[in-house]
Amino acid sequence: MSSHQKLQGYEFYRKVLGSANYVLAPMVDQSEYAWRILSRRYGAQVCYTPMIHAKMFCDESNKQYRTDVWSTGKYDRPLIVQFCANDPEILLKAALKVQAQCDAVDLNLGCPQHIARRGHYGSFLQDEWNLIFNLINILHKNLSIPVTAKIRVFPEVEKTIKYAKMIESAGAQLLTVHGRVREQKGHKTGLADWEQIRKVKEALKIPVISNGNILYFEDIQRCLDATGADGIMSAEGNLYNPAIFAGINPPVWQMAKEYLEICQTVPTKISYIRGHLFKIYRPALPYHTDIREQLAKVNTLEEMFTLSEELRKRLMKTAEESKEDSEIRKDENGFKIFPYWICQPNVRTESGNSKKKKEETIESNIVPETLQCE
Ligand SMILES: Cc1cc2nc3c(=O)[nH]c(=O)nc-3n(C[C@H](O)[C@H](O)[C@H](O)COP(=O)(O)O)c2cc1C
Repeated sequence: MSSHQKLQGYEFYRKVLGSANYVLAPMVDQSEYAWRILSRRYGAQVCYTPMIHAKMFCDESNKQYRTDVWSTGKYDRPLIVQFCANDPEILLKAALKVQAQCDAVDLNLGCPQHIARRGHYGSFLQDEWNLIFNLINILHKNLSIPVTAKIRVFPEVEKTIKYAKMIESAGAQLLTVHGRVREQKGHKTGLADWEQIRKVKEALKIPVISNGNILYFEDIQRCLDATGADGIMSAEGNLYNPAIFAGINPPVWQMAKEYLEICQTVPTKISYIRGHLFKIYRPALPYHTDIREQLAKVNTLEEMFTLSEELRKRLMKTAEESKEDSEIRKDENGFKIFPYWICQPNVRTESGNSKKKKEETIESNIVPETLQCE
């Protein structure tokens, strides 16, 4: 039992989260405050912060970390703050520091990266059910707001269902299910299993958010129908097209400019901004390699504006000249072909590889692997 009177399950989902269908995923270095402002403007109904390392967050000698990962504002709601942790007391201490400024605290049980293995958190806890129970339960009992969790699936659906039920019984009031197993990362990413998500949703009483396989706006309804989930969460789809939830694919220069303008009002780390611009501009950069190289080097917001303005001029000129040709077609696999100045998903092949491997090299060098948490 919780010692606090608080809304639970569907009551929480309806009254606090507004029965949200469109959820912005937690993304290390990428779902920061400025990005959340942009994503909400284009339809995100609930946003997650990037994963915050509970122990580092509580470390009084590391104020820089706290400033880097945690910043919010009056209109940044509904907001769910995500932590990774392996010590219930430390998790509670970290969560208490943010509970007045958010609507729920989430436990990351999905991160499959090496850093999570070394740090003993994320998906590397998924075989320690007692520990997971305690991590969730301590927040359920002691926070004034609900606790939620984000998991990956197991290869066996029956095990995933048992796992999800255990998390529910620990006090989680909402569960996000990323329909991939722990090994599905990098070049092995592949497809998420919506059928597993459907079975988990059927088995639980709390709201379930489905995560994985959302490239286009149309995929959202397909996913809701296939899984019966209450909402869907998007990470990469949103990064490449921040307007995905609004059902539009705007020109890349428009999204970049709006984002940079938000960064003028909300202090944002240059490395985060750079990461976003690389993703928004991704389809256009192979055609403007000089801009790509400069984007990797510039270090101020002002320089990013200047670079973006130069790219905007070039792209608008091309768009103007090829006006008749801007109709959206589909390739042999049914993927839409957008002109390269339009925000569009980073389509991966069956094996999980990006179609345009070469162009990605610079971008992936920008965000250190150790910080990623896909
Ligand atoms: C850049 C990036 C950072 C991520 N960081 C986190 C994170 O902090 N916490 C988390 O639970 N998942 C993280 N993920 C995983 C996503 O939340 C999501 O589960 C995964 O990308 C699948 O969703 P998608 O198909 O919409 O991309 C990250 C993904 C990306 C692309």
